[in-house]
Amino acid sequence: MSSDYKTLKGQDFDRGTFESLLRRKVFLWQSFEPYGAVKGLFDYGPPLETLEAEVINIWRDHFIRTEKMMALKCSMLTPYEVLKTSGHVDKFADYMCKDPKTGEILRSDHLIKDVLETRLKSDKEARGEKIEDAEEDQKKKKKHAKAAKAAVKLDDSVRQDYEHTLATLDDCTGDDMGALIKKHDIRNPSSGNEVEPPVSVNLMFQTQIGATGKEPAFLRPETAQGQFLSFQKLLEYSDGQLPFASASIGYSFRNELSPRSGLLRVREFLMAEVEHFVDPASGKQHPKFHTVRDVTLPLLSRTTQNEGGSTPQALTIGEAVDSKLVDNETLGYFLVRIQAFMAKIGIDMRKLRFRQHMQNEMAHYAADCWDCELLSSYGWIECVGCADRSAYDLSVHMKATGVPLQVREPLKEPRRVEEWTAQLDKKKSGPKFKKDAGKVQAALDGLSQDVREKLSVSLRDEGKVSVDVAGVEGGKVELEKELVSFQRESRTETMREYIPNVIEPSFGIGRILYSLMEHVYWTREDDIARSVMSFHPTVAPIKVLVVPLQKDTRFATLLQTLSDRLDEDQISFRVDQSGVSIGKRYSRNDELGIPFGITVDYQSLEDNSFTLRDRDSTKQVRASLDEILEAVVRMCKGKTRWDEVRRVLPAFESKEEQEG
Ligand SMILES: Nc1ncnc2c1ncn2[C@@H]1O[C@H](COP(=O)(O)OP(=O)(O)OP(=O)(O)O)[C@@H](O)[C@H]1O
Repeated sequence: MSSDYKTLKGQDFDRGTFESLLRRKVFLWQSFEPYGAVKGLFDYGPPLETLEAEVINIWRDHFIRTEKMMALKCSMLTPYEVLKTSGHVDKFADYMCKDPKTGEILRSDHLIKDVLETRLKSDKEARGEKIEDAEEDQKKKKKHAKAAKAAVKLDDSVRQDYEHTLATLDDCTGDDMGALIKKHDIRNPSSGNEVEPPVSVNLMFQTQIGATGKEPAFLRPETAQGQFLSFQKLLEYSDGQLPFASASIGYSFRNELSPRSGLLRVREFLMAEVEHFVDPASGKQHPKFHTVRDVTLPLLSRTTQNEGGSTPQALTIGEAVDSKLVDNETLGYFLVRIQAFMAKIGIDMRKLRFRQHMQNEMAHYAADCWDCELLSSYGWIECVGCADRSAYDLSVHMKATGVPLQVREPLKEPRRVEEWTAQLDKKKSGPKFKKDAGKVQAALDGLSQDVREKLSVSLRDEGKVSVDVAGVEGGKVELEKELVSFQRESRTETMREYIPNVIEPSFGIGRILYSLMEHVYWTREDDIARSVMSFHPTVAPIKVLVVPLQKDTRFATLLQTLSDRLDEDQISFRVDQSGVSIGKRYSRNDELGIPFGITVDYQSLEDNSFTLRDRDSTKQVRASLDEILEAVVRMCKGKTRWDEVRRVLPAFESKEEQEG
């Protein structure tokens, strides 16, 4: 879709021109180009590398420093057992369909989406409605020449069915998608062939640690597992006090089935993830929730999506949590902080929404999950996932390793508890179960209080009970009265033990950077159209363009002074001394998004004053070096804005030939 996607200034967005700017100004390119390039891998050139560093700096400040989080750096190479326990080995997969004739692999949900969207577009065309991204559409048609057909009008009921399918696609299982492919006769668009039913394919890159092959491993698909396994150290570091949060910025790897849409779906990407550990008995309240209660967010609920809607509702987070639309305060607090971060780095707030996960889309253990989605020319894209993962991860790792990933805290007052115990008679069970006796006792230990109570009644009435035991023949054992006893015992407890719940905001930095670049892009329509990247001064890769009015050796000393002062203030700058007109020099650097320009002219030689130009308005002020530098430093730190600087410093009317 580029459809109704508009630039910052409301112009039609032309992805071709935008992408050519990114290439020309070496923002990014596909990795290993001389060897033919690899899909889903990208190298960042100087502007994008620095933009990423600036965005990360703001992220660190906004989350790690302000929220007093504990930053971690964990290994990327991860042993097989860790990811087996977390569920990634069995479940971290996408569905794919194979074209049996060409061997092409297609991601099932993408295939359904592409085909139905194309049909809806064709229907629009047949009904004589305007197709906004006609150019893009033509390109697609050319590429898929075999399957391309003349515009086809759809029945109203079919159109509604397609629209509903698209709105609820995220909720589909593999079988559901198989049924949809059959029902709508969905075929490979590039060959017109029928495809095989969806099969699940794991997305992790497998490798091994050491040369023996005895230690299989994966490149991590998220940073989270390392943070969970550090829990005990973090608890110690925070003096046993909850809630606390860890944070990690690092690379993750996913062997995506069909990497596409540039930086939006890649195979190696930078993530910034927070794991906020909270006592579930606290109702997951957040100590700072009152400070954000009245902040409004655009929330697209599960109910709206189920009804086929896609318009978010503007609600305060207080209203959303009170009505239980957002499950708890901590989750709500993070949604607000995510929105504030996006505003800080210059995301267009009209192109941001929070979408609640559909029931099937959420992991079975998750209590609630919201994605922060950003609108780009590719449609709404998940850029941050914010999930309540409950106690799942700590529980499974604790069970697998026996390491207590839990909190033990003294009770204010000791309490009497009554509990059912379930105990094998060691003397009699040993000879009967031999090496399996331990497994039987472990199975009894794992029974809940309710089940123990029920079994005690069955044992009394029937003289025997049947218990599921993993790892023994038949998966069950029968226990007679003389082998097992269930007793109600009372004891005094002085400590409380619990496994914390985890709220996890997980940021994909590449997706955010790409969306940001689209959001700040627009075209200045003078005599010819010139592209501008309106990066906020806080994130702009280069902050200042220094331009001498002309090539003249008399400017050399002032240029040196200016450069030294900018270096001293740690302001990145670029000097453009090329022979072209000053206006041309400004406009070609507007494409790099340099927010400010300082001009050295003949008056500077006389009174040491300089002009300061604002990229977006092209307005200028004139003032002393000290005043100009102070204004630049403050604007780059986000402490003041151009409008305020312009109010304070004297305006300077640039001569037309300077800008022309
Ligand atoms: N292949 C990818 N390329 C770039 N960023 C990604 C990719 N996969 C995930 N991310 C980023 O990591 C964040 C957290 O990952 P998460 O596991 O929640 O994504 P996901 O639900 O698997 O994404 P999707 O459904 O789009 O594949 C996402 O919000 C996104 O910003």
